[in-house]
Amino acid sequence: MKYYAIIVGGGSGKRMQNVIAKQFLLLKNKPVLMHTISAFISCSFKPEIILVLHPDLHQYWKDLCLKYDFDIPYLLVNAGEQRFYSVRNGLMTIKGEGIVAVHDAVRPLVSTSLICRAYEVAEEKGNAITYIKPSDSVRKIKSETESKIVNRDDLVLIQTPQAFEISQLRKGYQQHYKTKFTDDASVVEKAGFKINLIEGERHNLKITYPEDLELASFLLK
Ligand SMILES: Nc1ccn([C@@H]2O[C@H](COP(=O)(O)OP(=O)(O)OP(=O)(O)O)[C@@H](O)[C@H]2O)c(=O)n1
Ligand SMILES: C[C@](O)(CO)[C@H](O)COP(=O)(O)O
Repeated sequence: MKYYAIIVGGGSGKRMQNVIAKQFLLLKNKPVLMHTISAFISCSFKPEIILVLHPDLHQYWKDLCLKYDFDIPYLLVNAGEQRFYSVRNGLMTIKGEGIVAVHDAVRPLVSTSLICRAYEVAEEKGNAITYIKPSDSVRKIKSETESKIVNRDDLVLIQTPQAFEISQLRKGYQQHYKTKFTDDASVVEKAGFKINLIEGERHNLKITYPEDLELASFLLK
């Protein structure tokens, strides 16, 4: 069986409000993206890394690799306008069958054991989508002045990695883009596949806002 990891780092990080995209910012003296790739490389499944970055930043990344002595092999692919197109571009480089995990470049604290578990479960059940339970109360906004409590026991928060049999992910990404496709599970589900949830990790945070980077540096062992 062949294993792949599509690491999507083609976003511009608007919510982070930094001139440098968040995947390249330093976390404990090393770019965020290097922590993320290293977690996959440590996994015993030895996935081939497909790294998706904006074409204007390919050289910038290669220079960072030289500067930080980062010599892990990867295939570099052009990002698209939305995350959907970035994943699709990565997927199009895979020719055969196997298991592929899709992961956000900006989730550098993912553990190697969670990555391995996602590959294992996807191989057994077709896909494995990581989640955590919400710890805050949740309300649905009805109008500008009205909101209603929602039973949080009915909800989960979805993370990456999300691992799939490659044939499932291919079927999903043959569809046209829809704005509600905010992750890969939503794409694969729309193509008719049952989604199989596995427990993720609270520390597997997605660096989105400036405070998240500070928090990540506290959490990084
Ligand atoms: N066109 C895009 C948009 C996003 N991503 C990647 O998808 C992951 C999750 O996206 P998000 O956290 O929203 O990143 P940004 O789009 O960079 O952030 P923002 O929405 O604040 O601009 C990130 O690793 C991001 O680089 C991507 O590969 N291609
Ligand atoms: C894929 C994802 O990280 C799962 O939680 C999330 O949907 C990405 O959302 P974003 O708005 O692109 O950050």
